[in-house]
Amino acid sequence: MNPFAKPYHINFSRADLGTSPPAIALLSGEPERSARIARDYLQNSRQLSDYRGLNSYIGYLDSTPILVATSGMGAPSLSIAVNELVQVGIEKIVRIGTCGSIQARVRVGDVVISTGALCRQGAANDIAPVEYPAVADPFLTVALAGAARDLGIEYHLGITASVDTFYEGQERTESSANPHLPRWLQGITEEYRRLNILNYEMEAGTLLKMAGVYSFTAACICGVVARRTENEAIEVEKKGEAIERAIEVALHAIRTLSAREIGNT
Ligand SMILES: O=P(O)(O)O[C@H]1O[C@H](CO)[C@@H](O)[C@H]1O
Ligand SMILES: O=c1cc[nH]c(=O)[nH]1
Repeated sequence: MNPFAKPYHINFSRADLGTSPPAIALLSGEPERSARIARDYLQNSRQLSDYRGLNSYIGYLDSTPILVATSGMGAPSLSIAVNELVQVGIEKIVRIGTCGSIQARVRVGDVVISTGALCRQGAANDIAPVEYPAVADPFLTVALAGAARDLGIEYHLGITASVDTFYEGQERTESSANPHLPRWLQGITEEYRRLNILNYEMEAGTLLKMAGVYSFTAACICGVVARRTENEAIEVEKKGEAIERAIEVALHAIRTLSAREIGNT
């Protein structure tokens, strides 16, 4: 690919990443989270672009170049951002997200590290058959779990349910404008709970399927901001801490990987 070509949505080129370009990207749904990671956790960071809220930054974790990018909410938007990140040379993606717990033992403020995802996402079906597994990279995932352990942060390793909607798809009716849930979604949270699924979010499944198809590596860590075994609410006052933990775990994990493992050799 022409190193000066700027994929339309991320709006920066491989050449914009300099002479030692990052191989790893931290990907958040929320643009403010991306800005914060770049500003508060990386050194010498600078903004690369800010088109349609898909803001991106480059910075350094010690001497490792890191890209920070935004997926937006949901799989269609994520699929665009991820496709274009791969076009500019990204080889590893760690999603740093938020989620709702569907197991009583997974509490608000904890982090969930996805080993794989139940992928109930339309966008993913354009990329691979529905049966195609959505699995996280084992090495990145073990690095995340080890980092959480090192930092003494409560973490849970297991399967995530990635769905297309925050309200109907996650069985929210009381906080939704739509009180009518299709019959096939009624009781879905309890069914997933019994299947030992840990959490709900909206991007990991498609990211992990894309990783398999495109041959990059990916993992996902989410801070828990809702406890769906109790109610539908986002615990906004605890969100900052949950996200901070997820970011700290992700950065510590990257520190434990060698330059060869990250791809910067
Ligand atoms: O906090 P982010 O990364 O956006 O992740 C979660 O939050 C959004 C819903 O509030 C969805 O994108 C969901 O996956
Ligand atoms: O409950 C939640 C919280 C964050 N993100 C989701 O998709 N669901």
